Parts: sequence; structure tokens; C-alpha cells
Amino acid sequence: MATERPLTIALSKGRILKETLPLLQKAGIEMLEDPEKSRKLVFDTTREDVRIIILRATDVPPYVQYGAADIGVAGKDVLMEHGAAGIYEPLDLDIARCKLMVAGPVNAEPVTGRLRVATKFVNVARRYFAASGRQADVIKLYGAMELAPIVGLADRIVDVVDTGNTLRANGLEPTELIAYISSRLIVNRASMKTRHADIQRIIDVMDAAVQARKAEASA
Ligand SMILES: Nc1ncnc2c1ncn2[C@@H]1O[C@H](COP(=O)(O)OP(=O)(O)OP(=O)(O)O)[C@@H](O)[C@H]1O
Ligand SMILES: O=P(O)(O)OC[C@H]1O[C@H](OP(=O)(O)OP(=O)(O)O)[C@H](O)[C@@H]1O
Repeated sequence: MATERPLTIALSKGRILKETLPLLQKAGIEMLEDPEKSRKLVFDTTREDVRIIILRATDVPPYVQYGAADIGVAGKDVLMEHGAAGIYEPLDLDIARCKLMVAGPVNAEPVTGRLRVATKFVNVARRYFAASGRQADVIKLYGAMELAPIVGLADRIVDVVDTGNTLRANGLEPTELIAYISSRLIVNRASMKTRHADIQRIIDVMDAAVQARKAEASA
């Protein structure tokens, strides 16, 4: 029998990695090396049949969609922007919680005519403004969205907000809530069938860990 490729889990460095590792640990999956201290991108784990790959947060959905990774963890913001084709989303991990919001300069005058919106979430922004019948020119940026209204590139931004500190520090305020965001476990649709037992076990163990943490938090 041909040896199967190790089950491949795609994560991004930073908050998602930090908050996902304790959940994976419950399924017996621990990284053999600290990825925050390494330049490697593929990591062995304590389970011989499982490896972890480290990607940019926005690259996790395409890796899972095309089956280069069987499982991944991605923010709902990133999933809303990418679309759900080929991706199954079985579990809300309730980590990296924030809000996707429209923001603008504090006490800004209402904009008459077309609104200029800067964001890295161009699909979400276009859909959101179109749904409310507002005309918007959406400008794609890759980071530091808060700068755009300060220097006159845009009237509004669409970005994730947690404490609001980044907005406040730049003279901005949130004006509209687009969606509550948390990170989701995502699975390639074909892998969900071909490696069902393996993947379902991981989902079940992580689900139990998430529920236990929620129960603890509300006790
Ligand atoms: N300040 C925040 N507080 C809580 N969750 C956040 C915050 N910022 C982003 N997130 C959530 O965490 C996910 C990962 O964010 P992270 O900052 O690790 O990557 P990124 O900045 O989106 O990507 P990259 O570093 O590749 O530009 C986001 O998709 C979002 O869902
Ligand atoms: O409302 P706040 O709590 O300020 O969080 C919002 C900020 O967090 C994210 O940035 P990023 O992940 O680059 O920065 P962080 O690690 O400092 O949150 C996001 O792009 C916002 O700029």
C-alpha cells in the first residue's frame, strides 16, 4: 500500500498559531520546533502522520481549497474575503476575536457622492456597500489602512477592530459593524471524505477543548 502523505495543517504565525497550538495539543499534535524562532515553513509534529505548514494568514484558504493542506485555521474576515469554494468550515474555534468595521475620521462629515474606501478586504467592502445601495470606489491596500484617511487617500477604511486603540491612535472611529469575527477550522472538501476518520477525530477533540474553555470562561 502506498504511504499516505502526512495530514497537513496550515497555520499562520502570531495570534492564530499561539491560540491554536493548545487546541491541537489535545489531539496529541505538538510542534517539534518553535516556528516563531525558525525560518522553516514545514514542521514535523509529535504525530508522525501530521505536519504543520506556516503561511501568511491570507494564504491559508487557497492552500486548503486546492488540497495542498488538508486542514487550516483562518479568520472569518479572511474567509469572507476569499470565498468558500472547496472549503468546509466545521468549527468556530472562538479565538482571535475581533470585529470587521467601517471606520473614518472622528466626527467626519457625511460624504456626498461616491465614497472612497481603502481596505485589504476589497470583496467584502464592495459587497457591503453595494448591499446598502451606496456607491463606493474601493482601493486595495495590503496593510496600515488607518493611514489612508489621514493623508486623503480615502474617506473610510474597512478593517478589523479589537480594542479600537489603533483607530484612536490615528484620529479615527468605527462607524459601522460589518461582522463579528473569530477564527475557524477549515477543511478541504475532498480530504474530509478521503481522510474522514482522522480529520473527524481532530475536529471532535478540538471542539471539546473549545467548549470546555467557553464553559470555564462563563463559570
Ligand atoms: N487586533 C486583533 N485582535 C484580535 N484578532 C485579530 C486582530 N487582528 C486580526 N485579528 C484576527 O486574526 C487573524 C490573523 O491576524 P494576524 O494579525 O495574525 O494576520 P494578518 O495581519 O491578518 O496577516 P499578515 O500578518 O499576513 O498581514 C485575522 O484574520 C483576524 O481574524
Ligand atoms: O483595535 P485594535 O486592538 O487596535 O486592533 C486592530 C488592529 O489589529 C490588527 O493589526 P495587527 O495584527 O497588525 O496588529 P496587532 O498585532 O497589534 O493587533 C488590525 O489590522 C488593526 O490594525
